[in-house]
Amino acid sequence: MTILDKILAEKEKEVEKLKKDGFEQGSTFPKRSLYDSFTKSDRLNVIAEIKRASPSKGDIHITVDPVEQAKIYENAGAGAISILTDTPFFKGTMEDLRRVREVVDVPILCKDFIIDPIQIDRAKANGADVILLIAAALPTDRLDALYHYATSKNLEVLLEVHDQEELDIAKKIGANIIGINNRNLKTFEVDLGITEKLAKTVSLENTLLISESGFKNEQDAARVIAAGAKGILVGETLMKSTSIAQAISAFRLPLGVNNP
Ligand SMILES: O=P(O)(O)OC[C@@H](O)[C@@H](O)c1c[nH]c2ccccc12
Repeated sequence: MTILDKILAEKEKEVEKLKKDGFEQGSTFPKRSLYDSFTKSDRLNVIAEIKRASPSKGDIHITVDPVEQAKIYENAGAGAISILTDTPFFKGTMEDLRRVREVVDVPILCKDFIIDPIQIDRAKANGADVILLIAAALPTDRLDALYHYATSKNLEVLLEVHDQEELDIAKKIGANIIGINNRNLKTFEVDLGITEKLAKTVSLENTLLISESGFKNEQDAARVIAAGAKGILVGETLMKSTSIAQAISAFRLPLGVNNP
């Protein structure tokens, strides 16, 4: 059993409970578009992640105040904030997301393992602008249904892929924001070469390409800009940084001529 299998088994239980207990209906939130703001930018944009812990790294920054961290990210130039809302494996909460949505103006990504529409409803009720869907976690028909459910609710979807087969599925579904995860969720191996390889087959005129995981410095950022990415998703490096402003501005390189 891989860690992804374990997480998904846990999510089945969470969804059952959610269906039984329900969730609090939040207010309606004005739309913030990740797609629009990232495609208009002439610099690499950073989705800065609040990540207390992970199955691959254990505790990363367990005492973080998500509200303060999010404000620091935004002031440092982050173009969006990602909140891990999974509790058993990443020690995040939906409350983190709700609180952060109130204190920043950039789009908020709900980072979780979504397998059921009720999780999408809950994310929206708590203020998410974008949800994550992971191709490796779902059969194609389910992925397609959840994708269209989310967009019908006026949410954007970051559709995450890790190999060519998943990327082809994402394209078929019509995803306009594709995340290439450099980390294999089954083995935890991280390789920026995954973005370089897969990006070659993405038509970048109508797709916003985000490269996810493993970013440490501006050399890493330069590599994926050359591959066509307009955004990167960064967790651990920022959670551990003692100079977040410097770290984010180092990533925000001009996109340049190779990146349309
Ligand atoms: O901490 P990193 O290596 O900067 O990675 C961030 C982000 O890409 C990673 O948290 C992530 C990417 N896809 C996911 C899916 C589920 C949970 C977590 C993730």
